[in-house]
Amino acid sequence: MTMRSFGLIRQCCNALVRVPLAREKSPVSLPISHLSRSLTTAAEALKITYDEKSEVATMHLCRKPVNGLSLEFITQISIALEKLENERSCRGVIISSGCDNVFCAGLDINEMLRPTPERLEIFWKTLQDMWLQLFTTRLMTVAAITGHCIAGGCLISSACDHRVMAPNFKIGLNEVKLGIVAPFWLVDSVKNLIGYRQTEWSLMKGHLFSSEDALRLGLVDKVVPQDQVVLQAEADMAEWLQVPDSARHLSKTLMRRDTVVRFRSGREADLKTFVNYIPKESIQKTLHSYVESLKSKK
Ligand SMILES: CCCCCCCCCC/C=C\CC(=O)SCCNC(=O)CCNC(=O)[C@H](O)C(C)(C)COP(=O)(O)OP(=O)(O)OC[C@H]1O[C@@H](n2cnc3c(N)ncnc32)[C@H](O)[C@@H]1OP(=O)(O)O
Repeated sequence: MTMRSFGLIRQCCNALVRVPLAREKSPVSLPISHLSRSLTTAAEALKITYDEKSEVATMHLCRKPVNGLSLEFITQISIALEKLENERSCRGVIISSGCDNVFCAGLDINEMLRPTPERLEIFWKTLQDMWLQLFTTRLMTVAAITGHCIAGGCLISSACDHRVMAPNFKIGLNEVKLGIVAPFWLVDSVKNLIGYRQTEWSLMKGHLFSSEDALRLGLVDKVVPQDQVVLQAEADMAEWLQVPDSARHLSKTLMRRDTVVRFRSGREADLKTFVNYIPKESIQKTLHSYVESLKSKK
């Protein structure tokens, strides 16, 4: 197998002073006063490899301990996606995790705790952009879900085209448990997979589905033993790439158009809601208690 890492991407990912690079806006400087805590450096957090033979890249999320989506991390993901999108030979990307038993635990909650208004706004815009990139990319996208996949984690997996998950983990939108509400575009992308009622019910309860229930409902496409998830994702990718790229991408665009149109017309209002709502004292209290409960479960 011929593997090479994308030097350019690594280079970009290591230099995270100016963000975001994503479409639909110009770069802005980051207030770096509120860097969220992680056991990994920015350089280690995202590893991209490319297999020339299969024309498939792997985006390995390694922001330990749980791949919490901080501003820096989603910026890295966004830049990497853009680079891969522009790499003509690349036809697909597998998103995998380097964190034990966790695919992604969602947004890094620290981003929402006592945030500066400026950073909060950039954070949400960057997340919106990253989601749009992933949801609409020409690349075939497969999520290799080797562990829990919660809230913002489900944002990533549900934006992909195909999902392979390991058994006995949890996946879904639990935002209400944190006293917050998932944005409409994330809800739509889950609803596209599992239908209205299951989405409404799980959203209102903050219910996380087991891998097995997720398979039954269509929130994931396959459940295989944890040590086979990546291999299965690669095999499924190869099968998917037998479909001509442009026809596949046009079909995806057709199916996702309503969600994208709704997103584009609602994203400004969505941003305003987020930046107004998160700093509220009542929300801050609930978020704080949630973080405390995570720490005290040990
Ligand atoms: C109308 C109003 C509209 C308002 C608009 C609001 C919009 C809201 C945006 C909604 C979108 C997305 C929201 C989110 O994604 S919020 C995040 C939700 N995620 C979770 O609830 C997951 C929490 N984590 C867990 O359940 C567990 O950690 C785990 C993933 C099951 C793993 O368990 P584990 O036992 O293996 O590890 P654990 O010891 O719990 O965790 C290790 C350390 O990591 C910290 N941590 C875990 N998750 C997060 C996180 N999401 N952000 C930051 N930090 C996290 C945890 O506290 C441990 O830290 P420490 O070692 O104790 O210091």
